[in-house]
Amino acid sequence: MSGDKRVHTSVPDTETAIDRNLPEFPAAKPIDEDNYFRLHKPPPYLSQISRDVAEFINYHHLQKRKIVLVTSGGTTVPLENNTVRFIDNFSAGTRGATSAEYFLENGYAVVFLHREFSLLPYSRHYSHTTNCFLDYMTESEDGKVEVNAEFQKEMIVVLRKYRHVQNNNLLLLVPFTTVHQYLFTLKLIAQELSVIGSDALFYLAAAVSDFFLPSSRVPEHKIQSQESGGKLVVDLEPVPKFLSRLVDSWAPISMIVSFKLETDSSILIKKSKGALERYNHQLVIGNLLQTRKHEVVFVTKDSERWVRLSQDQVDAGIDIESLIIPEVIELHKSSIEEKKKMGL
Ligand SMILES: CC(C)(COP(=O)(O)O)[C@@H](O)C(=O)NCCC(=O)N[C@@H](CSSC[C@H](N)C(=O)O)C(=O)O
Repeated sequence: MSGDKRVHTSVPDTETAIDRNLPEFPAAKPIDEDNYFRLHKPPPYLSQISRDVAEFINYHHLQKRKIVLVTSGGTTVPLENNTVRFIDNFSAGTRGATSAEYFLENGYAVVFLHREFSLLPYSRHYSHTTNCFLDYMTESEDGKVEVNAEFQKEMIVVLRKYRHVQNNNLLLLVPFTTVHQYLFTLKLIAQELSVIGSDALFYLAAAVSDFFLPSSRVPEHKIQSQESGGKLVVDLEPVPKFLSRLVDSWAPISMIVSFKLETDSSILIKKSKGALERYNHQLVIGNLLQTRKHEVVFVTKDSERWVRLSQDQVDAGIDIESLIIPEVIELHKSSIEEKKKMGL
C-alpha cells in the first residue's frame, strides 16, 4: 500500500537521543552471572521452553540442519511487580522477523526469541500496523470473505512459505517481555544449542535493556504519584553485559553475531569495534536508527564493510535483510570449516 499519508509517532526524535559517548559497561564476569541468576527468580515457564527447545534441536540436528537463534524486539524493565509502568527498548521486531524469513529460505531452522506481540515472520507483511489484513479483503456476492484480486499474487507467495515452514516444523517461537525473561531464556537456549557446536548460529537483533531495577527494589503495587513529593525517582542498575558469557561459556563453539544500534554516525564503527574487542565474538552489524532499513555495516576483527540497498532496491521495496543474511551465512560456513579443522 504505497503513499502512506498516516501520521507516525513511533519514530524517536534523534536530536534528543542519549549521549552514547559514555564509556561502555564492562563485559560480565562469571561472578556477575552467578549473582544475577541467583538473585532473580527464573520465569515459571522455563522448563516448558527447555523441553520445546531440546525437542526442536534434536529434530533438526538429526536431519543435519543448521539452527539459528534469532532474537528480536525490545526488552522491558518493569517498575512495579504488578506492572503498570515499565521502561521499554525501541524495536518493532522488523529486523528479527525479516531476517528469520531469509534464514528459513536458506535452509536454516530458526528459534525465534522475540518480544511477545512484536512482528513475526510472514505475518509481519499483514500486521495491524503495516498493512491491515482487512484492507486486503472483500465480500463476494454470496457473502463470503475473499482476498482482493490485486493482492492474490503477492499473498499466495507469503502463504506458501508460511505453510511450508509450519508443515516442516522449521520455526520455534519463544516469547519474552522483560529483560529478566530474555536473559534467563537466552542462557537456557544457548546452553541447549551448544550441543550442536559450530552448526549453531546466534543472531542477536533484540534491543536489550542497558539498565534494570533489581527485583529486591521493585514495589509490589502501582507506585502512587503523591508518594515522594509527587516525583518518580528511579534508581537503576546496569544490566550485566552477558554477551561475554554467551561467547565464553554458554555457546563457546558457535558463531555469534550482535547488532550495535547508534543514532550518531560518527561513533557507530568505533562502538561496533569496541563491542567486538570487549566480547571477542565474530561479527558486529552496526546500524543507525535513522537508516537501519537500507544500510548496515559489517564489522569484523579486521574489516568494516557497508552493505546498502541502492535507491532502485529501496523503491522496489527490497528488504536489506535479503543482502545481510546471505553474507552472514557465508561467514557461518567459513566459521564451521575453521572449527572442524580445529577438531571442534
Ligand atoms: C533494534 C534494531 C535497530 C532493529 O529495529 P526493528 O527492526 O525496529 O526491530 C536492530 O537492528 C538492532 O540494532 N538491535 C540491537 C540493538 C541493541 O540494543 N544493541 C545493543 C547491544 S546488544 S544488547 C546487549 C547484549 N545482549 C549483552 O548482553 O551484552 C547496543 O547497541 O548496545
